[in-house]
Amino acid sequence: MVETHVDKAFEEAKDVVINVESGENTQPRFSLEKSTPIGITFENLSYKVSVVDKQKSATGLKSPFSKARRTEKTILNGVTGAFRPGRVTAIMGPSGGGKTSLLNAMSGRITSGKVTGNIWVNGRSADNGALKFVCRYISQDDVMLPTQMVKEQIDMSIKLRIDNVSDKEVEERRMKAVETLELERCMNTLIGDSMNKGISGGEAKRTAVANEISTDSSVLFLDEPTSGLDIYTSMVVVKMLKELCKRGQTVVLVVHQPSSDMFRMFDDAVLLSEGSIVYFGPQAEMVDYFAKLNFVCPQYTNPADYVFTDVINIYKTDAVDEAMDRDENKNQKKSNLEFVKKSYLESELYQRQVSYVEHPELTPLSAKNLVKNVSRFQQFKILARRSGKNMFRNKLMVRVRIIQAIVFGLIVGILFYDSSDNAPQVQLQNFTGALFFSSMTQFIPVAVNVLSTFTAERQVFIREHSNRAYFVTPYFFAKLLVEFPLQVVSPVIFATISFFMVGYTRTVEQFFIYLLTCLLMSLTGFSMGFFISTIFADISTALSVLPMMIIVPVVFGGLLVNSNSMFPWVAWLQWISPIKYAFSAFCINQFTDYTYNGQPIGNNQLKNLSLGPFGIAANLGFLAGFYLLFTFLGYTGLHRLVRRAGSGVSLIAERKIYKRLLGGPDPRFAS
Ligand SMILES: Nc1ncnc2c1ncn2[C@@H]1O[C@H](COP(=O)(O)OP(=O)(O)OP(=O)(O)O)[C@@H](O)[C@H]1O
Repeated sequence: MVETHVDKAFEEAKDVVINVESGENTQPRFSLEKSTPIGITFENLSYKVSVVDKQKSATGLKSPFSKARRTEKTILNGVTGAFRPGRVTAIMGPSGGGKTSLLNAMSGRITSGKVTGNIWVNGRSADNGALKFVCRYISQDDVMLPTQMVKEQIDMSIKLRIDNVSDKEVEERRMKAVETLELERCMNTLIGDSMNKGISGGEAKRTAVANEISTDSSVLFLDEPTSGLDIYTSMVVVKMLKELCKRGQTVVLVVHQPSSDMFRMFDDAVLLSEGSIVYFGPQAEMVDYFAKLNFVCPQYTNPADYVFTDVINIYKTDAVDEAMDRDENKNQKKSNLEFVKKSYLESELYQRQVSYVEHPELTPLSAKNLVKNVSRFQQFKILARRSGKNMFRNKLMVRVRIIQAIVFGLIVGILFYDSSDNAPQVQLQNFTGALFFSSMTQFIPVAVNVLSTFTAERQVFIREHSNRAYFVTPYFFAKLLVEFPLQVVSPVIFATISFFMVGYTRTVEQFFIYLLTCLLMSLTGFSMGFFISTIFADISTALSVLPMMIIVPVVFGGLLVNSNSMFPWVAWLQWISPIKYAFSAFCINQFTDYTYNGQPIGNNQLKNLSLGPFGIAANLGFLAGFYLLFTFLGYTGLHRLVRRAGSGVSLIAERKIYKRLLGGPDPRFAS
């Protein structure tokens, strides 16, 4: 039955020629290579989360120390059905009904709670998120890198998916997607964000769709692709989805309040309310189905509106007593819902869904049907290029870093100007102060900078990674590589200005040791900031934790408290302070054998500071160790981020999923 539908649709599609610019029908918008029909079936799918119990104590007050009682909330209540190939299925229902949760639970994007039930792709088990290896997902809030142009965003998406794709093919694919979604006018516009306005919200939504349709995929999940779009553009998007279906693709979208024209374009409709299905079947049968349940949709009324306002929700406009009316509506709504839920489970429509589940599409899957990636090296190259562009376009951030280096260099230079020209005690005080201040300026501002920039980019990384656009390792190394020059340039500027203005002992060797210490300190600050930004969910939490992570290194940095006077049980903290190692290296570099009028005042100062047993090389070695440690922690932090977002899959698990999907059908359907 499915095959017949797909075949018919494919034949029709071959004749579809669409007006591109000239108004003449010249070219189909998408290649009409027929895709393998992919049917997704699910049985008894439930999703439950644990939430804080809202019930208060008898007094209505709650002690801040009492442990919150938790209760289980059912978000999806054992739903069963089939998303069939060559059809557009629209999931509709009231807000909070579980539409997004259904897509997320199916595609393994659930980050908390428990999903139970079975999911199959062409009869092959696709539980535990395996479906994301087959389907593309366009989420409600698709965030993109604001410094990219629409054109670059789509091109990148194509290059990350298709191996050895030629420039010509990239252009052809991009143009098809751009024309279909009518994005021509903003192709060269930056995506932008709230600070730098770029494309409009609707254009951003269409760009997100263009990203995913510019490469072939067998299954497309879209969460509210038409929200925020005007009626015309919404129709353009749905028409494009219909067109994709004609190649045999499976399209599932969540949609709010479709117009009657749009509603008629869907093949199947799923109506979800309070986590239960109240209708799942052909769109064309919905009005008759509800009419049989005595919910007769008046003529000239949009069926979707009718179901929303008169079946699932009850609105009376002729209210006399508002409060009474509200209670009455609530009770009526509850009893309606119970009635339609029960009726659906007893209906022939439900039996049809059960039958699709029992007799699924069984066409074998091939590697072509799985979401593909180019090699990791290729991903690294593409991402490094993008990060480079992003950095140069983010001029403010580059300028801030350079200006910061100049300003801090000048502050140190002016405050401690030509300190060697003073009395010995003043010299020692000034040099020590300048060196400690330098250790901090090369650490704290860098950590704060990276924290604020990466926290903004993090959402983009999570989205792209969960769409399986690339892996963590190429992203991480691309970022590291592109950021490195700036991490080198700013300490060089700072060191050059401050070293000569303060008037430290000016041998070439001492200058380079000073420079190297600044450099390692800046790199450590960068890697620590990056690590912290991978731990916390939002910038405000990260920024409130940062001072704590900074105060300890500052206090134990070697100047404020003499390590010999500390309790032994706190003294160890000095060895986890990167500032201490930088300050020690700086001081040893400056004070060893430093004399004034033949007096070895430098060595005495070193003795008084009690900086510990390590020489310059060892201190720099520890700093390099911190850099490597925080870099490694940042890398694992990225892995943790994607695991928490539900998109991280180990290589072993990935292989198992491939094997399962490309193997034979589940024994349950084998006969
Ligand atoms: N992790 C979670 N913890 C607690 N509640 C959750 C969680 N995920 C979803 N919910 C709740 O489940 C219900 C369904 O959410 P979902 O986002 O699926 O609804 P929806 O139908 O897509 O709504 P909308 O149309 O407003 O986007 C909501 O009441 C939501 O608050």
